[in-house]
Amino acid sequence: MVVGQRSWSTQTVAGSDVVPGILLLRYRRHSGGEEQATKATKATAGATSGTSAAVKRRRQLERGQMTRPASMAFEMSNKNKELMNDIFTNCKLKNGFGPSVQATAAATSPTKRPLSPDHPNPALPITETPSPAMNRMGWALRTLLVADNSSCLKDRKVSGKLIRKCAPGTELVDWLVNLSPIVHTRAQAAGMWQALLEEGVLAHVNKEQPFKDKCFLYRFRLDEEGGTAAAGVPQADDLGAANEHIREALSALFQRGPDATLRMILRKPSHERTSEELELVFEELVHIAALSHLSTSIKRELSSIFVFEAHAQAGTILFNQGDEGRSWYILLKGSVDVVIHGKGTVATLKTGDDFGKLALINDAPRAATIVLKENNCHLLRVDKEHFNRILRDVEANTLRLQEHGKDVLVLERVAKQRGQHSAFKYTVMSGTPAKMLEHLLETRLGQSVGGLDPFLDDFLLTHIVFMPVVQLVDELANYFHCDAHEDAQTAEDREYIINFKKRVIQFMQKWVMAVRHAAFEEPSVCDFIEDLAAEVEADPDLNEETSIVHNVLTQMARYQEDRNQNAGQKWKLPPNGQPICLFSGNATPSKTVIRPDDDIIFRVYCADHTYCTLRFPMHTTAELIKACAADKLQLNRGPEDLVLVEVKSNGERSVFKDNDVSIPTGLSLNGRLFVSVKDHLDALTQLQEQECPTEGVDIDLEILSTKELAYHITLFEWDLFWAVHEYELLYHTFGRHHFGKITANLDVFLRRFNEVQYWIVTELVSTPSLSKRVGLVRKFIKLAAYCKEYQNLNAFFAVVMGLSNMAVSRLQQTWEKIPSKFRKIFQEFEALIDPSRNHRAYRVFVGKLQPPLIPFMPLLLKDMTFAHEGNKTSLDGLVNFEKMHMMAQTMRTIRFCRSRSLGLEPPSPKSEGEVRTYISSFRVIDNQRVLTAMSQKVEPTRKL
Ligand SMILES: Nc1ncnc2c1ncn2[C@@H]1O[C@@H]2COP(=O)(O)O[C@H]2[C@H]1O
Repeated sequence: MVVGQRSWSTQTVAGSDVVPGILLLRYRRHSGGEEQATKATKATAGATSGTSAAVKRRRQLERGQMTRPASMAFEMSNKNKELMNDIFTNCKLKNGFGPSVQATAAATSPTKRPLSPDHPNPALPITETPSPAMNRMGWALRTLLVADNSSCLKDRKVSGKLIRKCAPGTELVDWLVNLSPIVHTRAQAAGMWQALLEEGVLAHVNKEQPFKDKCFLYRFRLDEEGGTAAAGVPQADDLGAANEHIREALSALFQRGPDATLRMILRKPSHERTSEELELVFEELVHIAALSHLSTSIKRELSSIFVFEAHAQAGTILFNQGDEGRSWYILLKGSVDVVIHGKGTVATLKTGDDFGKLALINDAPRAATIVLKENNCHLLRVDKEHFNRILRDVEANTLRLQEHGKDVLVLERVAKQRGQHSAFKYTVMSGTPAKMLEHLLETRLGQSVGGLDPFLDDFLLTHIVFMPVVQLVDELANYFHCDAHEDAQTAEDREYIINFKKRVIQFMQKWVMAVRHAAFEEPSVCDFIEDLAAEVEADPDLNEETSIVHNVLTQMARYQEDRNQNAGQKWKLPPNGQPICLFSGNATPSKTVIRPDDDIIFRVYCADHTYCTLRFPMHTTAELIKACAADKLQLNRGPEDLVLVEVKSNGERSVFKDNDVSIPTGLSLNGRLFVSVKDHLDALTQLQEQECPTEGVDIDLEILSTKELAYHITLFEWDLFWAVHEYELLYHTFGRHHFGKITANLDVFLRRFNEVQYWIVTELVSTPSLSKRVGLVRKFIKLAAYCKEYQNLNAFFAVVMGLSNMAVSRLQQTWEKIPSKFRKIFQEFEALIDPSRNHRAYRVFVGKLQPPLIPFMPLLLKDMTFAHEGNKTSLDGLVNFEKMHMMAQTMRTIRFCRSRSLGLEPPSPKSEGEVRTYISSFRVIDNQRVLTAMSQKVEPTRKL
């Protein structure tokens, strides 16, 4: 047997040792690999002979040399059995019985259509040899016919050639109707003769016609040239035995007639099927479960294009994994094994099951090899062109793939993007991590034209939720070394293996493309890439892949270089609420990413407001910080009695879990970190300084150009946004403890949003002069307009939300003095940030923008939380991939926003230096109570 054969012909595995033959390709990752690999190697010889046997069989089939019967389970409904009678009666009336010339012409013309799976010839048998029952029945009928003095079985001359013991169909029908009272109609008798014909007991003299109640000539196989039992008149004993057998077994033949006729119709080309025949097929399709979801009109269309296929031998391979998909199948009788490289048989499909539509709908290679498990399997087949025309877009919504009786992959029909030749395809809804990876490698790589396959992209962005990096790399390594246990490989095996290796390399390339440097953070990934590169170098068959691997290696080297250069960066969380900054004093982060092993310096207070200063890597857990702080502050309590807690400027407390990471960056603007005895949590009070403005540059805002402010705010925030990795959204959503990975860059970006928002409020409520406040409100509305123009929607939201803050919106005297033109603009801005209908106004607006842009990050986080909390991660033991898809969509938004670099036209510089310093650290009060009190102070509530 040849694994990975790319031809349409069916192959047979020699003997019953089917599975080892299929398991020729075995992957290291599966247990017992070595033992299996040995078996596989042993099976190779048998498999090869199986192929030649299959080829031989196919040639025989094509030459029409194969004969003989098998049993049939495509039981026809009673209603159809009656219908069948009518059809034959009608046919007879319409066609009449032609002159014997008709028989002569037909008998002498050459065979028109050879037998092949594409064109099964209804005049030929469907079994290699007749079943013993049909053989005996044939013998009995022939014995009686030969003994009959007025027998229709005669030697006849057709076109000068003598044909021994043949009879016209009409006379055979007459004889059978007269023979037994159970045969009432000519149609029944014709069906019985067809049942004998399809097992090769009877044949048309030229093997051109199925059995017809017409003048075509038929004869028994025993009388064909070379037949041995043809001679002589039957003895009395034989006659007795034949009569006895007929009495006992004729009703069995009678039962088979209608099904044989139906199969005969299904083996005819569409255009030869009469409307009565199509009606008959349609009536049968109604009983097939795999078609139950289809409409009547589609079933009618299918009646004319279904093709019947019969396969005599168990072990025949219908198609191979990796082959191009050409047909869809329904199993009418028998069973097939679904075999996957490296896994062996993963499922057995039975009568009524269907298979093979996955490759057709997704235009992907076959996901599994299909091997007949039994002799004499019967299938209905729909070829790709018809499938695409009739079924592709109306296929069942859900497709479930099982392995060992359990669902492993659930696919659902979804609309494709416009412009593609069909409107639908199957997409993954849920699956086991390993099966989803296999599905990706087998069917989604190696053929993609253009961009990233959406399923692959979703997988790459979210796999850390269900398949940790270490496990993914392990699986990839096993796939890449799938030939590790192979001794003997045929050219086709080798081709398959090489293609598979190429797909692993492509996967690696797309992985790096999708998640960039995050792919290199795990040392096992770097080791794997280095191994891969070495193997690709050494394998001439992978020559074309070297450039891809070099590219990945270059990116990895760049990442490592950058990491080494910036190793041991130190960050500082200033005690006075200023933004987190590099300890070097460089206030502008300028595209500096915060890394897990960077240090951060911060304070931890205790209940009496004494504090210690700590320096820890970003990824340090709350537990360790708690223990160290307790030690430094001499709390003398065990870790189980203590908690690490944030006290916000309004006194609110929020306790960290022991395994939370990114603690200092996760604090709110004016929040402080405390270590406290658990039972004394309620006694914690905020520091007085938390209610005061944070330290910032004191400058008269009026003198700064608004456009310049907006410009530098945008540049500053672009750098912060740039440093946020898509993964941080996942880490944030699942909680600081879930992955043990830091969210520091996202934390800093979110702090900035709050900083801008509270800066607006703080500035306004701390400006006592009404005219100055009016000037400031106008300036901030203009600032929002510039931020919007620069597509910095994060700052736009922050400014507008600041202006809408209760402490600002209540400044009636101020707002009254704002020109109506400004008020109108502000109303429009408020409408844009209106959260109703899930922020519809903003979503519509942002949907029309082109990158680069800075999105309103809190909304993206809300979407992530919504997807997370509204959907389980695991459904019936399978990964809920729909949830992963929802999350990946949001993560992709970030990628889209940054897909072009920021190239804003700088405004004419007026006070660039001052603006840059000013915007990097605002003076902020984030306590709403304090802000409202200040607002009251500058504009006391008017008494009515
Ligand atoms: N666990 C399975 N994995 C892959 N294919 C399967 C599985 N179970 C059934 N199949 C069927 O096997 C078919 C192989 O060809 P297709 O990929 O076209 O469609 C596949 C499915 O219809």
